[in-house]
Amino acid sequence: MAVHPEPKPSVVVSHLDIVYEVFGAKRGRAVAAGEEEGGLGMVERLLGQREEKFGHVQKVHAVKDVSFVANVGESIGIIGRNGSGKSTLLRAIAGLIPPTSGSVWLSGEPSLLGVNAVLLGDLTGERNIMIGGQALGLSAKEIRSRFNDIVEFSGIGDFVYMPMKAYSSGMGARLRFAISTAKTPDILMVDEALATGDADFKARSSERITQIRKDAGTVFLVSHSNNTVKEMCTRALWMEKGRLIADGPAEEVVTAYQKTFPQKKKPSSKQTSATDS
Ligand SMILES: Nc1ncnc2c1ncn2[C@@H]1O[C@H](COP(=O)(O)OP(=O)(O)OP(=O)(O)O)[C@@H](O)[C@H]1O
Repeated sequence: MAVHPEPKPSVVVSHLDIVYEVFGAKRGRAVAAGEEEGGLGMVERLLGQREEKFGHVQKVHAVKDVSFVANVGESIGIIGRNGSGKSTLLRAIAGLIPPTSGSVWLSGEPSLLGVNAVLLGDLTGERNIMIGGQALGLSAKEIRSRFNDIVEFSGIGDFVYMPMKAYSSGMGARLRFAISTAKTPDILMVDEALATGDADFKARSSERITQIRKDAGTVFLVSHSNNTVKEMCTRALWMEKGRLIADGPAEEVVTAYQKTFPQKKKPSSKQTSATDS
């Protein structure tokens, strides 16, 4: 179902490259995103046959020549294996990391919601709601009128009056999601936060993402949960070693990803994570 007959671009990413520089690295060569240390190199190092170079600047090429256009009304899942560049791409779109080369153009204000988004651990959830709401451009009165909804949505109950450092990581992530979506953002970016909630929270989040799309927003969702991307996204970007290797309808791209990297069978007990990639 096409929400907008004429696609209206909200984000344009053009030939984007992000290279991190790590100071004081032990190795002196550039590493491709997703490249694992191991095998013979590891053995050589353990045996002391490979020179360790302390103090070098090591470059990590995390995003390589990525281009795409996102439109208003789309919810876009970013999938890929560990270290493939998903979070880096998201943070670059949010303007938190400058492009090494290429460009990112946005038509609205981004709101990045990530597990690392800054809320202040020493302050209570209540204070963080006030500060976070103001950062979104809400007035004190507007925040107060939405306060109960935010707390209810996050499901943290009376913990809202405790310092956030006393929260579990899931509670913190749920509160961040609730704050970030208290006002419909132009561009919402969600980094794995939905993996931390129970089925009820996921259902509520899914509804809210649909609502943001309908209210002419664009949603980006980084997730290791293939099902979450299939359920919540209209489109998916598949990152592999820093490159965008597939871009299309979520169902198709996730199915291709699952065929390439079949899900490993996990032990049935102690299964706590929502990851299923
Ligand atoms: N601040 C940083 N400094 C240096 N290298 C970094 C930094 N952040 C990420 N990297 C490297 O960039 C590459 C891409 O990382 P990124 O976190 O974007 O991948 P990801 O796909 O989100 O991974 P994951 O699924 O494990 O969260 C990896 O090789 C990672 O080690």
